[in-house]
Amino acid sequence: MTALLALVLHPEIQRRAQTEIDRVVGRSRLPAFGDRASLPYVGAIVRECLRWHHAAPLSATREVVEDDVYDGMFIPKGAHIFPNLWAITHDARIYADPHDFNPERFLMKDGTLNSDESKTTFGYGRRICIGQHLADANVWIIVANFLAIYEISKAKDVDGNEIPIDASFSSGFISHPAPFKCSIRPRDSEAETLIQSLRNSSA
Ligand code: HEM
Repeated sequence: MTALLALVLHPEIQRRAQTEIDRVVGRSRLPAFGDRASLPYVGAIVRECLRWHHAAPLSATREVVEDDVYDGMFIPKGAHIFPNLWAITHDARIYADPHDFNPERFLMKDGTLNSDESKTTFGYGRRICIGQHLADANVWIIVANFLAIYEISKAKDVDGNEIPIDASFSSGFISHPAPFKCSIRPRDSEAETLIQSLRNSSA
């Protein structure tokens, strides 16, 4: 949902990713995991989605096992600590203009991916998310396949005016974008042909 929200707000990012997919994958099949290394811009979009908005912004609580002092603050044994993952990936010293959705921050000058794999979103230490690889692969394949065949844009009202999107998120332990109206259509006739052939082959 976060990826769809980011893409509808940034049509230019959609176009650039689609150009990359068309060049690497072509128009007669969907992207597969074997294409992942050759699609750095799509990879950068996925990393930026995981950075820009966390599904679990405050991670999972830890209980302090002994009295401790951190940065001048006394933390008593038994206190519950929330690791603020959201603050880490919105630190402007590390991510310039952190509230902007900008996949470029994960790319080197030559267009390849940098070493920041955006893993903070999965927590850290011994209790890091056990599903991180499954989650990362799922988000990648969904975003890559979606971009290959669909275009997402703002929905229009009965007068043909675009319906604005209020990019807000639910609060709580798990967070996701608030519902928003959008239009999802096949990109063009080639995309329609591919969708049809996929339908026929699965029938
Ligand atoms: C984008 C999707 C996901 C995000 C952002 C996410 C994030 C997190 C975070 C922040 C934690 C707490 C880590 C910590 O305490 O340091 C966590 C724990 C966990 N996650 Fe995920 N997760 C995702 C998907 C999944 C999936 C797909 C699975 C299972 C297939 C999964 C299973 C778990 C489990 C079992 C834990 C508890 C691990 C433990 O306490 O030892 N997660 N996740």
